[in-house]
Amino acid sequence: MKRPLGVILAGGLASRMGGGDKGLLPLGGQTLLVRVIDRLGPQVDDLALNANGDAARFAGLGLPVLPDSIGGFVGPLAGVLAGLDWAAGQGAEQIVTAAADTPFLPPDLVVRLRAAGDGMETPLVLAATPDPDRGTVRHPTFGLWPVALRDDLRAALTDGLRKVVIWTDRHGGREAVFPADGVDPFFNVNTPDDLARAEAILEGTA
Ligand SMILES: Nc1nc2c(ncn2[C@@H]2O[C@H](COP(=O)(O)OP(=O)(O)OP(=O)(O)O)[C@@H](O)[C@H]2O)c(=O)[nH]1
Repeated sequence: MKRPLGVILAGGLASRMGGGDKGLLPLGGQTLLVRVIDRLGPQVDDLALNANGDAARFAGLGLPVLPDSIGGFVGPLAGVLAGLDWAAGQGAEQIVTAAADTPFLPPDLVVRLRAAGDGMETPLVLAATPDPDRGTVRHPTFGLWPVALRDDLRAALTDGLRKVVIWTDRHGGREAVFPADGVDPFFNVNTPDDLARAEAILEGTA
């Protein structure tokens, strides 16, 4: 089977960062988005960016920019849907998503997500990490999503569903558990303090 397509989720409001595009913030001489592209790009057959507003601000990246088709900033599922619609137009069966604000995402993201979905008719898998209290914690912006479920997702969003895990549980979604040793590969930059912490991680001083 072909590798999935990749979709980077950057469609949010970045309100904790004061607005704008978190992905365009510099970290160690590169933007967050370029770091995510460099990690996810080699794992997929083609890559697109889910973002809203004027696409021209991302022109330098050379990626298709997919706006949400369901407006009102309803959350990352709207970005997943935009990615699935794009993938359907490419004749693809699956996408893998990653958030634009996660510069340390796993280099084996796609391999592990696909392994966890082995044997499922329409593989649907979220990344997770071990958690001392809850067993595991899921990371809803990192997933393997089947194009076959896009109309179901559209209907669910139209019905008002917003929470990722409610929808994935509804379809028997699985978890791919990633090791928690070392740097958290799902560390995401939400605030200026997070950005400073990411700098410290890069410099080895965290
Ligand atoms: N397409 C799309 N993506 C979203 C939306 N809201 C959040 N996201 C994405 O989902 C991921 C996690 O988002 P959050 O941390 O909840 O939101 P954020 O915009 O990054 O930041 P805050 O506004 O500070 O919560 C990020 O990759 C966001 O770009 C949305 O309405 N549409």
